[in-house]
Amino acid sequence: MAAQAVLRSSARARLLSGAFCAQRGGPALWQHHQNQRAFSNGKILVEMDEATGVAVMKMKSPPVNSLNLDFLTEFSISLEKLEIDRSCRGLILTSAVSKIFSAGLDITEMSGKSNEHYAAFWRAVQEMWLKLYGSNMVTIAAINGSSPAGGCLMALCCDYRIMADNPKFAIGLNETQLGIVAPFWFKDTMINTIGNRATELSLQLGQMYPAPEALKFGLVDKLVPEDKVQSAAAAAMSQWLSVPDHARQLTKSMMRKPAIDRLVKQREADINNFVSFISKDSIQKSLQIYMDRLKQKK
Ligand SMILES: CCCCCCCCCCC/C=C/C(=O)SCCNC(=O)CCNC(=O)[C@H](O)C(C)(C)COP(=O)(O)OP(=O)(O)OC[C@H]1O[C@@H](n2cnc3c(N)ncnc32)[C@H](O)[C@@H]1OP(=O)(O)O
Repeated sequence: MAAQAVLRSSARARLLSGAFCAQRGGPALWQHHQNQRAFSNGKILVEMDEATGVAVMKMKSPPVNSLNLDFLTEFSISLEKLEIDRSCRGLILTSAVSKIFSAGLDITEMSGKSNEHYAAFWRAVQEMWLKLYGSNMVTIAAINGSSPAGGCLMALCCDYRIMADNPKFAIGLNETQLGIVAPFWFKDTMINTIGNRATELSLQLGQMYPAPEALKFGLVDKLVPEDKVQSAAAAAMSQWLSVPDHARQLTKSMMRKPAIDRLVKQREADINNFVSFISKDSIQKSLQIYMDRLKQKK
């Protein structure tokens, strides 16, 4: 895909240079065990079944898998590593943290930091989206917990979503509830999944949907009991992998390329927009109030 080609160069350069790995105390090499291969960079664990060509990526950044700069960098590098591995055809994205898929973007990365930091953070968010939404692999989200905002975006980037059937787990793009705004490419991703009107309702209200409602709304494709999420994802994966790769990949590209191209074309402008928006005093105040509320609810 066009976007993949643009993106691959920077992440691959970092991957091959080992800069990221050295920073983490050593290269994230595959460990082999029978038909399984695995690597971990710290916040992400990847297990690959060589017999099926399916990798399971587990987010393991407690307490809530929030997407900070380190996490996003590890995520994109891990994804790139799988993308360039011709034996890997499918990816199941899930969480190793109990009851949480991902709490979305780390709010502390968007509060009280320099403009340079905001820009680097937003570039990493964009990169995660470009890589996951544009992946050539079959991607299935095994949503085993709550998944607000950026966590919901990650799930929406996948080709298919299976969620634990627990009304305590909720998913949605709740940005307006924080006093912030989902950018156009978050919105496009949701429109491509549930349509324009449902997206407008959902985004304006900053709605979080408990699992049963998320299914009705089309935000997820299937609900299964909590202990069946991984096996259901594996079963769905084998169905998806029965389709010839080239035909499925071209179809995926046809559906997603307009949205991807749109961000690729205005990447720098989007970063500048983010920085000027997030650094406003009024927005910083809203985020502070939201964080205080989160801490007070305990
Ligand atoms: C003109 C247009 C221009 C547009 C330009 C762009 C504008 C900006 C776009 C930004 C897009 C933002 C996307 C996002 O993803 S924002 C993040 C949204 N996330 C949330 O709202 C989630 C909040 N968290 C929760 O609801 C709950 O924590 C959760 C359900 C996930 C888990 O609940 P639980 O009870 O299990 O855990 P706690 O609430 O006690 O949380 C544990 C600790 O984790 C901290 N926490 C939680 N979420 C976050 C987060 N997202 N970032 C940072 N920290 C988080 C929480 O405070 C607790 O910390 P302490 O233990 O220290 O108290």
